[in-house]
Amino acid sequence: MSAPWAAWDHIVKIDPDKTLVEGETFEDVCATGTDALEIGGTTGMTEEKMARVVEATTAYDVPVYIEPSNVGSVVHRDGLDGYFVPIVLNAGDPFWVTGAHKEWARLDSEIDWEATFPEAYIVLNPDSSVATYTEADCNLDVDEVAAYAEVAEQMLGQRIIYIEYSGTFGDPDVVRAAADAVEDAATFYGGGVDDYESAYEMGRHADTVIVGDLVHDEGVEAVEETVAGAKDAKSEPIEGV
Ligand SMILES: CC(C)=CCC/C(C)=C/CC/C(C)=C/CC/C(C)=C/COP(=O)(O)OP(=O)(O)O
Ligand SMILES: O=P(O)(O)OC[C@@H](O)CO
Ligand SMILES: [Mg+2]
Repeated sequence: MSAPWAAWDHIVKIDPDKTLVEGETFEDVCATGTDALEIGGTTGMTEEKMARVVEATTAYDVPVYIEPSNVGSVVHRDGLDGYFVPIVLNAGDPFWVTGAHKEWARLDSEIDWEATFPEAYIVLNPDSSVATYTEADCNLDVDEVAAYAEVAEQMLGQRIIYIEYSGTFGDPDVVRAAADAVEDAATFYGGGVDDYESAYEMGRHADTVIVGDLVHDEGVEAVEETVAGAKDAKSEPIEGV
């Protein structure tokens, strides 16, 4: 069976600690044409906030996955499609590579492993909360990022490589290098995608483009543009391939 994300060009990441634009609903977010929702954020996460967004989004016809940033933000609910759990390859503290995961397996007796998928994160914006939180070494050359991606797939068996520039638009050459370094693993890109062009540009290199802050700051019309950009990037042939 193919992976759930095999045909996803675009994901909206909803931060339960942030609000939607006034007058917009989760139904509107689900109607943008995005392929899936990931629910998660680094700071201010609680089980209660997570549960509220999960319950509000699972009613619609878009897959909904939790992306936990700590053990306490995982909730189990009917209608939820699953869990994308980060493993931060370049974290400064091994807690964010395997420690939190060990604690989760110890404390949560309801983990649905069939619906749980790790994401091998490479965190690259030193000014993001996620970089601070995980003490990530963001000072990496393009070939180091590519090597992390290769090791993640070939040695750690990871099926998703997540190039994370949360809050800022990243270097497309880095994303391309990571994508080129893997054989079958999917490349996710997130960070600063806020219009058709930025989604198109990263969508040329990454398999899936993730849009976070935009849904909270600008709203669903802006998100729709990024859906169009990410999808058009896939529908046009890439020169030389
Ligand atoms: C094992 C379990 C259940 C949890 C731990 C999972 C790990 C290792 C989390 C590390 C942090 C991480 C990669 C979180 C994913 C979500 C994410 C990157 C959100 C975006 O963060 P920012 O945009 O930096 O933060 P804010 O928007 O909250 O400021
Ligand atoms: O909020 P932005 O900058 O869109 O980043 C998306 C996502 O990669 C964050 O984890
Ligand atoms: Mg953010």
